[in-house]
Amino acid sequence: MPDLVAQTIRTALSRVLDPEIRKPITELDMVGDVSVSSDGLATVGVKLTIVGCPAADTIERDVRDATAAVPGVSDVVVDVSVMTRTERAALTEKLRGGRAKRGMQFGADSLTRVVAVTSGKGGVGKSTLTANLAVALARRGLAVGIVDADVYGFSIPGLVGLVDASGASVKPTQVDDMILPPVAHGVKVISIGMFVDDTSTAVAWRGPMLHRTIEQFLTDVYFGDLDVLLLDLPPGTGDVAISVGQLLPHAEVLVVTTPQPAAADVAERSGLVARQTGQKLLGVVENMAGLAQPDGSVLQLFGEGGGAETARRLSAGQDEAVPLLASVPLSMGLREGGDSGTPIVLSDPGDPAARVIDDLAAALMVRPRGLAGRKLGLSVG
Ligand SMILES: Nc1ncnc2c1ncn2[C@@H]1O[C@H](COP(=O)(O)OP(=O)(O)OP(=O)(O)O)[C@@H](O)[C@H]1O
Repeated sequence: MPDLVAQTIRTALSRVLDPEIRKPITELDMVGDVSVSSDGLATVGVKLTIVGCPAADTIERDVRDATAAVPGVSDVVVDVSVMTRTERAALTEKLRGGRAKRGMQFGADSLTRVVAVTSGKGGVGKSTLTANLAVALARRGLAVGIVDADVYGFSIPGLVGLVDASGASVKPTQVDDMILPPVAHGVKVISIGMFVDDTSTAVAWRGPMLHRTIEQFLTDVYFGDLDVLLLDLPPGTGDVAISVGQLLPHAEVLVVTTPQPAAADVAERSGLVARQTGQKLLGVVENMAGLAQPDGSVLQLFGEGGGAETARRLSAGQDEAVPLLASVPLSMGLREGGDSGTPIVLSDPGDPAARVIDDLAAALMVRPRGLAGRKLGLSVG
């Protein structure tokens, strides 16, 4: 009988997920011995990946709850230990799925859709849109990750609440040479801000250092099977945009701009750099568009037409037009959600800006994952 209960406990534990890796702890070989005494005392061995694992409390609680719910269990002891070096090495190898050590996760054969979000200049709301779009996609059931490669303003951790009381980014857990990205609102996030203490450090990095950092994000960070990876690029046409073009030539690009027609020039340039590196322009997103007033009028604080103008310019001479995919209105709630770390698509999905972003997420989901429509890099000899 106790054996049967122990077996049922193992089955119950297969529903407990590691909060960082987002896989069942049984699959991760984190469950050790499970025994049940004749009077129903269950002792469950749990092996954490590393000492001081930040997810330890959550895992222990979930294991306790799952075990206690099994019929025949009267009390639970969770016996927590840490994996041996060999067990950890086996785990990282398993997570890499046989992929060569330090291999690129999002190469041409990957099923993950990679969308880089770029803008001509700073402050147009690129990071705010990236964070909200990611959360909107996750809410629709997709597995989503963000790489925040914006050296000049790595604001993604703050926008999704991955900061401590002092405003510093949460640090990712490292298991040997594998980095586990912190998860916020169902999205796996990695940011330059998690590796440097202040902005000035990263801004001073030269091209090769930036390239190596982004390469490391794409190789050593365990994202698992993602449907969509969003990249928040720095504004403009600098080294990071070129590195992303080289590392992820199959990435698709969203260009964010404001309604100000004068901004179309710089927005167009950032799109052209992406195209030169072989990336496909998915479309333009206009942000900070007209704000509806209580009297029914619309306040066009930043003018009108910048998004359409950018799309028109980027379409010139192309077989396929670059569409204006969305026009996100100015929204106090969108800004406040960014300040508080709870994106507005979660906290107030009815807000007009949230609705436009969610519609954009729905439009992007038409081809969430797969190789369809992708150049396969085959050559006919
Ligand atoms: N639609 C909007 N309505 C109101 N405020 C907005 C909107 N979009 C963005 N903001 C606010 O504008 C500011 C700049 O946004 P954000 O940091 O996302 O821009 P960015 O383009 O990523 O800038 P950078 O690349 O320079 O970091 C933030 O305070 C943000 O809350």
